[in-house]
Amino acid sequence: MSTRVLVTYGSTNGSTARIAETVAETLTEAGLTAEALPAPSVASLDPYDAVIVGGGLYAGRWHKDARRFLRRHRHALAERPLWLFSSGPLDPSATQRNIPPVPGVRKAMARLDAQGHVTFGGCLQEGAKGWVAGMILRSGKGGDFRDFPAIRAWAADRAAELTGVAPGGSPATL
Ligand SMILES: Cc1cc2nc3c(=O)[nH]c(=O)nc-3n(C[C@H](O)[C@H](O)[C@H](O)COP(=O)(O)O)c2cc1C
Repeated sequence: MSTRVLVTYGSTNGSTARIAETVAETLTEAGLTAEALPAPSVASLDPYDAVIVGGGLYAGRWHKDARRFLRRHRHALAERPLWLFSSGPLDPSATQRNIPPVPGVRKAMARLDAQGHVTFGGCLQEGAKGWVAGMILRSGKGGDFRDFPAIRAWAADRAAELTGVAPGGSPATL
């Protein structure tokens, strides 16, 4: 049976959700069984062998749904391969360099012995919730900075780690 991966997320305006769906699609293409679900809707990790958790960044913290997910499922998470991703920067910085996790996420990674973390660019567009979002948009700092080829490449690397097969299908040489 193929490895079952949960890709779950905390997202206010849907852009982190779309990243999670892209990750799940890429894992599925690589032969894994993967689904993307909003973090509050996940009752149990029993059906999954590995977990990827993503959170939008808000004022230097992970989205509260992603933080709560890590707390609620900490025991089950500690027993499974776990990767985290953040989505936030509203500029090309995440494509140009590695952006480390915010302090809360860094601490959670240590507690849960997570395998790794990546920061992807964020997205803020017309219709986003909240007055701060409106202010950012009015000041001309919105836009879509998600790099989908980079997101797919990161997910393909996770698939390779989980299956022991290098991206592209050739057996990993270890
Ligand atoms: C009120 C507000 C605060 C934000 N704070 C941060 C931040 O601290 N760091 C960051 O990189 N991006 C920040 N962003 C950008 C968001 O992380 C980005 O829009 C992200 O894609 C949102 O994800 P979501 O659409 O899944 O909610 C902020 C956006 C808003 C509206």
